[in-house]
Amino acid sequence: MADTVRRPIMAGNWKMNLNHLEAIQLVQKLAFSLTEQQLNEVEAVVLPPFTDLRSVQTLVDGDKLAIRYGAQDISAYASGAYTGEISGAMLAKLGCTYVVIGHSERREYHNEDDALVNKKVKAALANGLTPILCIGEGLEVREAVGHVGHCCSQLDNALDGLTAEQVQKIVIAYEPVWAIGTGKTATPENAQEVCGAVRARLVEKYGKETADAVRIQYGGSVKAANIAAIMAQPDVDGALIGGASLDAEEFASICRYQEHVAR
Ligand SMILES: O=C(CO)COP(=O)(O)O
Repeated sequence: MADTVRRPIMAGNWKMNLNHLEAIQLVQKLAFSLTEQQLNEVEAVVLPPFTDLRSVQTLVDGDKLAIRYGAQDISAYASGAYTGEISGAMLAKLGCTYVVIGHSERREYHNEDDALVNKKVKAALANGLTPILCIGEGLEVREAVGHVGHCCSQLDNALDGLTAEQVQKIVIAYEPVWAIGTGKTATPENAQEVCGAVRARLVEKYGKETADAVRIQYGGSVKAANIAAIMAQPDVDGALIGGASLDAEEFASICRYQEHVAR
């Protein structure tokens, strides 16, 4: 275990689910289910669709909730004629702390490549937002045992041109594509193998101090029943949760992972 104490981060990626009224309900339930102390120990983050962000901001600010929130994507551009895009400045103005960048669904369905992901990471940092940078291999790469190389290459490309100081602020999410929404969770050892390799790569490129500060999440079919074993891995500092984050009780239970027995 590193010398640095990294605060665990559980982030719920709602994907294209829940309208702004449902968003309010879920965040209220979440706030009700987690004590102040639990929210001190673990950073709980919700990542709703863009259209929910204003409602979430109003609720979090109004009730002074210790829940952070962010967006699922960001434009690589600052402003201008980019129909349908949402800028980093707009997200910052809505009080977002985080933004997911390079999710495999965006890479697959919106043809986002590493170069675009790199631009988006820079756009986020320029606006004071923390990127949750997603990397992960598909089934073919995994079966050919190319997963570590694939993920490290995605990481190198996404962080191209950044300083160690900037890298320190980023959260990295390892999400093997074959484990997303499939019910096939990677084993804790699978998760540790890649998260450990990512940290080793960060040590190599930016030094130990930076690498020790970076939080690395695992994502892919995470639920209350498997979170404890995943969190028991030395290089896993949290989870990026899809389906299970749509249920406030389940997500709260994931945030309370310390109360579960690893199995
Ligand atoms: O893609 C994910 C989170 O970003 C994982 O989704 P599931 O938890 O539904 O597998």
